[in-house]
Amino acid sequence: MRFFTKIRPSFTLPLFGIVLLGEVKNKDVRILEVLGLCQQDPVNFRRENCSCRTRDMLSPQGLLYKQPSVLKGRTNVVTVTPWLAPIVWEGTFNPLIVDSIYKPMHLSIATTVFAVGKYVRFLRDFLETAEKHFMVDFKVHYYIFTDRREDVPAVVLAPGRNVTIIPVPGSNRWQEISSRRMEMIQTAIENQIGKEADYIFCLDVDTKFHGRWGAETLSRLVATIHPGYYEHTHEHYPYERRPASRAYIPAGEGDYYYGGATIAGYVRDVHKLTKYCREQLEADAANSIEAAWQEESHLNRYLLYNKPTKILSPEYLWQDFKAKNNEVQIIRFSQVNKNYAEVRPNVKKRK
Ligand SMILES: CC(=O)N[C@H]1[C@@H](OP(=O)(O)OP(=O)(O)OC[C@H]2O[C@@H](n3ccc(=O)[nH]c3=O)[C@H](O)[C@@H]2O)O[C@H](CO)[C@H](O)[C@@H]1O
Ligand SMILES: [Mn+2]
Repeated sequence: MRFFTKIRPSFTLPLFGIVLLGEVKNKDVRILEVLGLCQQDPVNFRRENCSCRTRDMLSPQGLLYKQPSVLKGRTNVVTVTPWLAPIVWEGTFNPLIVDSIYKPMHLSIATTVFAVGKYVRFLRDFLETAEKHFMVDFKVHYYIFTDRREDVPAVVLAPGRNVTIIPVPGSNRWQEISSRRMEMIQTAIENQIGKEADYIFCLDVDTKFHGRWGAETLSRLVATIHPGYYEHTHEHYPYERRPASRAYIPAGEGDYYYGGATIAGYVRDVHKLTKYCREQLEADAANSIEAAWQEESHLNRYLLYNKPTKILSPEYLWQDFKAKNNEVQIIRFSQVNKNYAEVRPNVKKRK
């Protein structure tokens, strides 16, 4: 059955019959490929069967915890999307149960973070606070993409956690640095991460963790609601509105506005997403157009038509300048206040 998972979803139905009749042999897959009926995935993902393994939600016998209620729960926020994906808020999950299910899986978690140019200054706080709060007790491999290797701080990591530095070129446009993350993450997945990790998180570096960010955030395709727009309706979202851009979203359509600062999921699904965004960014560039919020605009279009399987509430993506409110009971991860003119290569200082 191994090859079943390597076949494009659109072709799984006709193949299902064959699979039921017996195991698809290597030769059969090649014949189907020649016939144009299926295509082997170009990336050699480390754990083809990760999705099968993680679907077994095994909970240990004898674990005692507060009984979940059918009637009482969060009432001042929505905790599920209309396509039945959970929206993760404090009070919607029990960390004890979540940890007891996911920790024994020995998952390997890749985490990408870009620190190009002056943004290298944010790395120390990012890493030090991640070690306190982010996927604690999990195997985490940080991939730091930077053009300033010598300025990467030495931070003590917990056992089982490590860092790889990936050299990348600098740029004199912050928009380009932010957007090119898509291409670089896609390539890193193909070269290395795909063989090493089960899940991947792609995070902004100008951030700090303040509270638990754990296995409750694991799912096939995970997006985070942008803290600036969660109280607004979609006509006020900063979607790309010019039909000339590949990121175009017509008026009247929309779910949530997702932040570009946190994308996560199975390595395979994040690979698909980054490849899509990279291709759309390149198509726009060829037409001399740049979407309103660069890769974030393409991400929002992708997620409108490829619904995420789990959504993180703004607890998982806050901004330090915003006051805490009733809905957000805990801030877990927040963008620090930054002096744009000081850290971005192409923002003029005010006179
Ligand atoms: C909260 C949130 O969702 N933030 C998004 C938002 O603005 P932000 O203001 O958060 O963008 P930003 O300046 O933090 O840039 C995004 C990321 O690119 C990297 N970087 C950027 C500039 C630079 O000179 N060096 C460098 O390393 C760094 O990892 C940074 O965290 O819109 C951007 C659109 O392009 C991205 O989608 C950001 O993720
Ligand atoms: Mn940022």
